Amino acid sequence: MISFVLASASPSRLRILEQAGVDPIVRPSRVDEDAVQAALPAGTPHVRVVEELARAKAQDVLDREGAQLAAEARAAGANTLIVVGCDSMLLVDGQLEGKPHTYERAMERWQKMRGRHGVLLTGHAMLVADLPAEDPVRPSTATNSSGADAGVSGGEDDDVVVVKYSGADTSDTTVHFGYPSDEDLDVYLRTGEPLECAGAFTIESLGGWFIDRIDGDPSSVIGLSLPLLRRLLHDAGMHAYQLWRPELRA
Ligand SMILES: Nc1nc2c(ncn2[C@H]2C[C@H](O)[C@@H](COP(=O)(O)OP(=O)(O)OP(=O)(O)O)O2)c(=O)[nH]1
Repeated sequence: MISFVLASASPSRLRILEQAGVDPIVRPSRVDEDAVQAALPAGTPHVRVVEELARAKAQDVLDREGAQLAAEARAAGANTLIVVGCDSMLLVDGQLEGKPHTYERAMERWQKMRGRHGVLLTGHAMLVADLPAEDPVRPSTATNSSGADAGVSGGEDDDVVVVKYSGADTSDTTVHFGYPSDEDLDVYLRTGEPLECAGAFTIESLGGWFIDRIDGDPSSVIGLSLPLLRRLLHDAGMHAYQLWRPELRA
């Protein structure tokens, strides 16, 4: 049985999973994204930037809450703990854009990008730990998909969580922006809907009026790519249905 943790405060990431049959344990990360990005070497490829941010989020939750999550998972009868972190940014004109936060910044971005296209990058990181029924044995030299030591999280020996698999990947979706009128744009941005969204847009709800088309999977634009997560699960020897609610797997 799997205990699945979404290391995110994003309501849209949670909604994607819930609509796809998964009720994750939600544990927002406390990562300083600007600090993580600033610490990356100059010239780090854009896909690596969002992947490192996603990895930092998943690792932060596992480091801070792994022992508690493992204890709760064991109590629920789970023998595997999965923690997933994500990070989305829009690549446009060679620049990675996060959330605009303000009407003014969102308007400035839309004035530049309407009628054009950008690439929405969503980095994903998945950490998997085995939960032995008894107290965990001493840390093993678990390895990840690249063969490196996958690392160990936790404090005292008796609450060590051994990561047996660490995988990451990034989805890229080309978003073709429509040309909303100044009036439409003003009213849309004043609703506040896109201000906390990477790239200052949403592809569903009100934003759906202003996105002409996308080349890629819609879930990755909204914040978490289900097909990419399926591939990471498969790489770790698991299947998507194993995350689904019990009544869906009856
Ligand atoms: N509903 C919706 N949300 C979108 C769309 N595009 C991007 N977003 C949201 C998903 C994320 O919540 C946000 C991207 O920002 P981040 O990747 O930094 O995640 P956020 O800080 O929201 O949460 P997290 O870091 O995971 O706790 O933008 C969209 O088309 N629709």
